[in-house]
Amino acid sequence: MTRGRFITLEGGEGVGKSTNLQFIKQLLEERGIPFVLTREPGGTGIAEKIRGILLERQEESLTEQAELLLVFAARAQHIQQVILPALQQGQWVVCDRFTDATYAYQGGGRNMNLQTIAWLENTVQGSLRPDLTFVFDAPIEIGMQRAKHRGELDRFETEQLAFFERVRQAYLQRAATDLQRYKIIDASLPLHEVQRQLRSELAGL
Ligand SMILES: Nc1ncnc2c1ncn2[C@@H]1O[C@H](COP(=O)(O)OP(=O)(O)O)[C@@H](O)[C@H]1O
Ligand SMILES: Cc1cn([C@H]2C[C@H](O)[C@@H](COP(=O)(O)OP(=O)(O)O)O2)c(=O)[nH]c1=O
Repeated sequence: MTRGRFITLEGGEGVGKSTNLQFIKQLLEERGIPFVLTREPGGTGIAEKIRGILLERQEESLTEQAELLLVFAARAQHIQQVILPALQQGQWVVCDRFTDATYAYQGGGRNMNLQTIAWLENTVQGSLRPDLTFVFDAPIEIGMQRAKHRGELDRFETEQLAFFERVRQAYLQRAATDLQRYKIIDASLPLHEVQRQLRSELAGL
């Protein structure tokens, strides 16, 4: 059996990842392709507990190193329990955020060492990398405006504007290094136009 495809959705807050994950789900159903939809941090019982620690605002501040290691701890669990088994069974895996988010948030946002991130990536993932990554890109204000209705802010959402600007630039810089794998989607466009682009990119797979 051929291995399934691994597709990830990336971008800042409120750019439309969850909305378009549902759209991709519909496309795969139309084609009769077996798939798993999942997300990071999270995707397994243990990884979702780690997500709780990462997103919760608590009195004790989470150190940057603890944050980085927790992101990869959750990922290790997710890869072994969910992603690899699904791909090996020929299912496609569509994941809301993956390691590019670590390069963007911990690397770009928090200025953590990129070589350390790369070491963790190689150690935890071996050769596993997404086949296709959509980077939803929009001015920070647009994403913030759209995400507003969601209620209380999580730990990341309380960061300053400059943090999200660094996240955005880190995503764009990474995408520019491999335009085969990364497809930058202008998320400020109307949803129907965003989805026309997604449909056309996915047809290629
Ligand atoms: N291209 C778009 N144009 C207008 N509104 C959009 C677009 N994409 C998403 N939205 C809306 O923006 C909000 C945030 O989208 P969501 O998918 O939750 O973002 P994310 O998962 O990236 O945080 C939702 O209310 C969604 O309906
Ligand atoms: C996967 C991952 C997520 N994150 C952050 C980005 C998000 O702010 C948060 C996950 O929240 P999520 O619900 O995916 O984001 P959104 O609010 O855009 O729907 O975790 C990292 O900092 N590093 C990572 O490696």
